[in-house]
Amino acid sequence: MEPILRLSGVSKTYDGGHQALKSVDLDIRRGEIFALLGPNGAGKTTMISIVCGIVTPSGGTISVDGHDAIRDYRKARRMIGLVPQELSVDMFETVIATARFSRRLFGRAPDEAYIEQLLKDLSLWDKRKSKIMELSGGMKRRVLIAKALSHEPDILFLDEPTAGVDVSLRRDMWKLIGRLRERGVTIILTTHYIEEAEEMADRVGVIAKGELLLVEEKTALMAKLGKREMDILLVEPLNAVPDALSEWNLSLEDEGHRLRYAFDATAEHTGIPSLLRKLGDLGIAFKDLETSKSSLEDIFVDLVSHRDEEQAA
Ligand SMILES: Nc1ncnc2c1ncn2[C@@H]1O[C@H](COP(=O)(O)OP(=O)(O)OP(=O)(O)O)[C@@H](O)[C@H]1O
Repeated sequence: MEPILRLSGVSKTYDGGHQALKSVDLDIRRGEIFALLGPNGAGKTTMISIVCGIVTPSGGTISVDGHDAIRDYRKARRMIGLVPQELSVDMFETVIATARFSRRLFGRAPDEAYIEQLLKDLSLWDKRKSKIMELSGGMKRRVLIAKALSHEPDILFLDEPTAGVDVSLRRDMWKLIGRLRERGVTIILTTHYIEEAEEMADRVGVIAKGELLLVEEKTALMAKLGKREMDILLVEPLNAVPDALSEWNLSLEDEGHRLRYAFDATAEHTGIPSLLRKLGDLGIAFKDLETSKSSLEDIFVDLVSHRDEEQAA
């Protein structure tokens, strides 16, 4: 199936010379939930803003269901709903007027039944006549979602949907996103939280310093995340892994000084205690143990330390 959204070689250098995106290629599948994960300043918002026509790319092309996002801006934009990080509503307007107005902006005929259902789905119906400035922060977030969905988009972008919201709103958001997906809406969300990606996404992309480092099925990613290695530093080197240890996934490293055990950290039984007991039974002495993280975790650690550096600067 044709991807609903295709980015080819998309780059962005802001005035002043900062390169926020470096030739990003990405296909988004119809109907999927895609989580874009990355630290502050990675380029997530820039990428979304380019697709939504808010920021002009320095290079590359974006195709929204076959419509070029620049040449065919109106058609492309009409297919997209955007829930931005920052509040972007008229504070003096009422909830229902905001939703109606936004629908008209995209050239859709009025549909009161749709707007009513939308506000009910977002638990905003009782507040429909309230001015936005009178609402709590969580309610304002819901209004942003109502606004983004008012013109029945096929693709919904959520930029950090749950940053700074309480647990119950976060759960509600996740449920709502699940329902939208059941209706066939393609969802792309950005997040700092790996748990959020884990909970919701079909696929995950990791972005750092303007580069898309990887794109993977969530299940494959989680399997990788669960993989760990433990090195057992032996007192005396071994020539080969003893047959008596064949039930563990072991290899010898460092000229026989290290026995490396690869295991699944998410499994109920890692096999570590029994392995260590068995080594004792066989009289194989060890002086230390070292565990190492999988490569994806390394990427995350890298990302986070980069963010820390930025924050420290
Ligand atoms: N209008 C702009 N002019 C100049 N530089 C900008 C502009 N907007 C963003 N940047 C820079 O581009 C980089 C990417 O920013 P962007 O907002 O896309 O990151 P992000 O991944 O969305 O981060 P966050 O999680 O903090 O929202 C940052 O270094 C930022 O300072």
